[in-house]
Formats: sequence, C-alpha cells, structure tokens
Amino acid sequence: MAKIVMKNIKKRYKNSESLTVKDFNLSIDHKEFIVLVGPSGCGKSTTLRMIAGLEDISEGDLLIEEKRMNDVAPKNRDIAMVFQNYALYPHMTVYDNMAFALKIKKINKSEIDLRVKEAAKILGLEEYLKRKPKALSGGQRQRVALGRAMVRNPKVFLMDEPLSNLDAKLRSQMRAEISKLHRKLGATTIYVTHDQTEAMTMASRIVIMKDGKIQQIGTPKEVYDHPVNRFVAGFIGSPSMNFISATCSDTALKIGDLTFTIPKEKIEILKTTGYLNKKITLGIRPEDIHHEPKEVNDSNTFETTIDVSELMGSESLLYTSLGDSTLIAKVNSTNIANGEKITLSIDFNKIHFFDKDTEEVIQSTNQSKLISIS
Ligand SMILES: Nc1ncnc2c1ncn2[C@@H]1O[C@H](COP(=O)(O)OP(=O)(O)OP(=O)(O)O)[C@@H](O)[C@H]1O
Repeated sequence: MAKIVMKNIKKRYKNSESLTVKDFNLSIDHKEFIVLVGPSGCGKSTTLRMIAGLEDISEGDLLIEEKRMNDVAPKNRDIAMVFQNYALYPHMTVYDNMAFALKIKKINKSEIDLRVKEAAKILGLEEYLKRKPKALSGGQRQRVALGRAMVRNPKVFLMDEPLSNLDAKLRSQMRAEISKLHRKLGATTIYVTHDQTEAMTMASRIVIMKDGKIQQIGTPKEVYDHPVNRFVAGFIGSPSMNFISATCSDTALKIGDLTFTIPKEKIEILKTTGYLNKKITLGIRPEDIHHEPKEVNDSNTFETTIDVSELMGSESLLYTSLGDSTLIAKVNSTNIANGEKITLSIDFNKIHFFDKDTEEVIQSTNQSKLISIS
C-alpha cells in the first residue's frame, strides 16, 4: 500500500527534440488500481519506467509516501514490476524463479519458503513449483511472473502490458485473476496497456494519454459517459464511438438530408454554449443505436441499407451510413442480412457533441463539473 504523487513530471530523451512525457500530474491513493492507456508511443511505458527508476525523470517530482524518489535507486523504491515478456529464468524451477529476488536480499530460507508457497497458493501454482518455465502454458508463466513480484511484498506493483503475449481467452481470464489478486493484496498498482477493454474492466481510475500528454483522468464510467474530447470518446468503448457531422437549430438536428427531433436538454447545451446552427461533430456510441425499438418514435428513426452485418453471437454489428459518414450499430437482432433495408433508431439522450475544429466536448457548465481534465 502506498500513496504516489507525480508533480509536473517531464521526460526528454537525450536524442529527442521534443518531450516524450509532458507535464504529467497525478495523485494515486492507497490501494488504487490505475491504468495508463493510450496508443502506441504515447509515453505510457516511459512514465511507468520513471516511477520504477529505470528511466531518469527530466523534470518534476515523484513522491511515494510523501518521500521524494527521483534519485532513489530502483531497488530501494519498494516497487515490483511485471513485464510483458515475463522475463523468467529458463534454467530455474518455478520455485527458484519466485525465490530468486528474496535470496539476493539474503532473506532466510524458511521465510522465503513461506512467501513462495503462500504466493503459489494464491496463484494456483502449487503443483507447478518444480517445473521449469518451458513446461508451462503462457498463462501459468505470467502467473509465475506475478508471483515473483508478489513474494517481495512491494508497496507498489507496476505492470507493463503483462497480458499482451496471451491469447484472447487467457487474457480475459488473467484480467479477472489480476483484479482478484489486487483486491486481496491491496497493493497500489499502476498498469500500462493499449487495450481499452483492460482499462475499462480493471481500473479504479483510467489515465488516458496521447502524445505524452494526459487527456483525461477518471473512473471507467466517467470517461465512458463523459469523455472530454473526441480522442477519448473514440479510444474508450468498443466498437468506437461514431462521429458524424451535423447542425442543430432550436427545433431540430440535421444530419445530411435527414432531420431528427432531439431532447430539449440537448438543444439547450448547444444554445448556452453558442453552437446552435453551427457545424458540430455528433458522437453516437454503437450501442445507442437500436433496431426494432420497443417504442418507435418517428423523430429519431431512419431507414438505411446495411452494407455489412457481422454476427457476434447474441448481438450483431451493422455497418451502414448516416449523412456522409459510416456508422456502426451494435444491435440485439441477430438475423439481419447484408444489403437488407431496415429502420434504426438513435437514443439521442445519449449523444455527445464535439467542436468540429478543437475536438473538445461541448458541454453545459453542470456537466463540466463532473469531468476532470488534466
Ligand atoms: N530510450 C529511448 N530513447 C529515445 N526515445 C525513446 C526511448 N524509449 C522510448 N522512446 C520514444 O518515446 C516515445 C514513447 O515511448 P513509450 O515506450 O513510452 O510509449 P508507449 O506508450 O509505452 O508505447 P507502446 O504501447 O508501443 O509500448 C516513443 O516515441 C519512443 O520511440
């Protein structure tokens, strides 16, 4: 358990002209599970490595339990890191892999034995302790890597894409296992991934990064329901939010040749922010578009031809168009054919508005209080 504060942290690599991490500010509470998420190259691993002490911090302060850590050696930070490639010693047994760091620290044998067996029990590795890593599955190896970190009883766990080498099924199993483990151990955890599903399912708070800069910090629900800009809106949620060019008067919303009636509160947002009758970008999540809604309301439906219908099991993804944009709808119906003409309805209570140029969300003053922007 540890409190971590990062104040105005910047990173400039020697051979790089621009900052890789720009003014990173974050206060992490005891027991939090923070997920840093963002596209490849946005500076997630660099940030994690600065916390671990594997990279120098160019500017700013890193505090763990109120103690400045910038110049403290990695081994003295009381941090354990789990990497993507597990980095297990191939010639050692599972037991020895887990015990190694404790042996180096000269911890006595019986204490090592206790800690390794306790970790093995929690991780379901008891029957594999005598095996070498090559005789384990990917998921079991990743559990050994977690166990190796756990036995050190660190104040902080850092995890850098620990699941990206696993297949989809194992990844979702391990996601649940890591969440369970975190609840049990309660260690402050910072987890890096580019996978928004991992971020949404595991995080107590998500930090979304782009080009070295924090875009938004919030709980999974906050960033999903109230994205601060088009980037966050498009990054969180799968399939991605649809973005459509539109204009809205004080009576109706126009998309291409189609006209819709939208809730008064939505019009009010555009009115109070000065966006009525101006081109805006509309954000509609695929799950907020419905087929055969229970109450069909003509003012929010449109007829369209489905270009591609993808059956996902209990639901379908429908690819079509609205205005001059492509549109993806996630609907419960599972019997829609490619090329079929159907009626879809949009839940306009759930739409988002973005400035066409700045791509920032257009929101009422009340809404903006709900959102934390860095
Ligand atoms: N040692 C280094 N020297 C110079 N530039 C580096 C160094 N390490 C990383 N970078 C650059 O810094 C940027 C951020 O890299 P980083 O690994 O932090 O991104 P990331 O968000 O973790 O990406 P990924 O998801 O691909 O791992 C990249 O443009 C990368 O090329």
